[in-house]
Formats: sequence, C-alpha cells, structure tokens
Amino acid sequence: MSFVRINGTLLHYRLVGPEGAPALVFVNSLGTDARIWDEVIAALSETHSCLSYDKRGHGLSDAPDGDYALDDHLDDLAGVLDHAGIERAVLVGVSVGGLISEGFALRHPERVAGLVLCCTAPRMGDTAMWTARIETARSRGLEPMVDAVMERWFSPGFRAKRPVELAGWRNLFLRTDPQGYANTCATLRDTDLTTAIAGITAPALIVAGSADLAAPVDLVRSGLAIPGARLEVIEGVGHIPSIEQPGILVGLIQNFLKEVGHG
Ligand SMILES: O=C(O)CCC(=O)CC(=O)O
Repeated sequence: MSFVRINGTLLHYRLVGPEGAPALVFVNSLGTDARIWDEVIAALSETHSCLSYDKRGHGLSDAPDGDYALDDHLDDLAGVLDHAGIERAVLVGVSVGGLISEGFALRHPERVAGLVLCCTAPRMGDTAMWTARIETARSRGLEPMVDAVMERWFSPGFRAKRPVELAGWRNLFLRTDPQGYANTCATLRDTDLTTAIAGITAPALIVAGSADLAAPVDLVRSGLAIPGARLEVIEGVGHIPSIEQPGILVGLIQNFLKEVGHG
C-alpha cells in the first residue's frame, strides 16, 4: 500500500509486478475501490507492472468536499502516474473509471498505449438521475440505495450462487464515504464525452456484460465511436466483470495487449 498527496488530496495506490515492465493502470467504478481489481492484477502482474488506486472520494483516498469535475480525476491520475514513474500505460477502467480513462486519453494521448473500457459509456445516465442520487447520498447516506445498486452490479446468477461474496461487496459499498460518492456522482452528471471520443487515438477494447443493468450493452456500444474500437460482450455478467469473471476479463486484456504490442 502506498500513498501520495496530489494537489492537497491524499490518494492511495498500489504498484505490483516486475519493475520496468509495460504498465497497466486500473481505474475503479462508483462506490468501489481498487480491491475490485485484485484477481485480475494477480494474473497480469506476472508480466506487467500494475498500478491500481482508489479514486478520490473512495477507499483510503481523501474525499474532499464539493462536486468532483472530470478534470479533478484527470489531475489525480496524472499525479499518481508521475509519482510512480509511469510514462505510458494501457488504462483499464470500469464505469466512471472508463470515463476517466477516456478523458485521460484525450488529454494525454502520448501517455496512453491503449484503453480497456469495461461497462462504461461516454455519457452515463442523465442529469435528473444523478441529481436524485446526489440528494439521497448527501441527505440519507448509501443505505437506501444499496439493494438496487447490488442488483445493477451483479447478475442474478452471482447473487444467487455467491451470497457470501455478495455480502462482502455490499459492505464495501456501504462503507464508501457518502459525500465522496455524491461528489463522484457529480462527475457523472456533468460529463458527456459522446462527441469528444471520436478524437481518441489510442486503440480501444470495449467490454460489456450481458447482465449489466447499470451500463446495458446497447449503451456500452456507444463507445464504438472511438476510431477502431471493438466490443466484446461477456455473457451473464453484470457491471463489474473483474469480480464476477476475472479469468475471462484477464483473457480479453491479454489478447488486447498482444494486439497493441504492449508486453
Ligand atoms: O459504476 C459506476 O461508476 C457508475 C454507474 C452506476 O450507476 C453504478 C451503480 O449502479 O451504482
């Protein structure tokens, strides 16, 4: 576990794998932290230097007050990469982490060797939906929404067959700072990269889960506006494939890394 302060905000990150190996950077989703990548990183860190971090408002990172702009997340990510000595990487982002990855590829094209965009889209939800969620989180915390969130995150099969793990991930969500959660919902409320992603020059693999209720396959398809991007759909999986089917996700990432010549 390592920590760094970027522009006053403390961020928690982990860097594992062979020193000097091609880098992979993992960006987590709303209401989760870097632990969602553990099984994927266990496999990929044999060959790659893997950096994961808790984005602001989540995990062991600070949760500063006020709405977070996409630019705040991009500054954080650039700061963590600079601190870790990573010049260029393939970014693997899920949901809002995918949006952050797209934004980073637009701002720093020279630093992005490729994008793996899981269960995400350049515009997720709408203003009314995020405004309502922000209001709930700020006034009543995360408890009122936990059951609905678990249904969006995990397929019916996962929820039925893996109740103990489900209980653990439920705890992760409930222990997220409600203000950090709400402030990150503001990023989703205010970010629309629908037009901008046509300007991404990095190669992109887009991954969807057929049972994802937070980012349904048809929404995820909108990411194909990235030139040359291709889509893979993991059958029967919900919003967080790194938890439900880490082995399948690892295989997809490994094929993509070969295609783009990144280790
Ligand atoms: O997961 C994200 O980063 C945002 C999408 C979302 O709303 C997830 C959820 O269902 O809570």
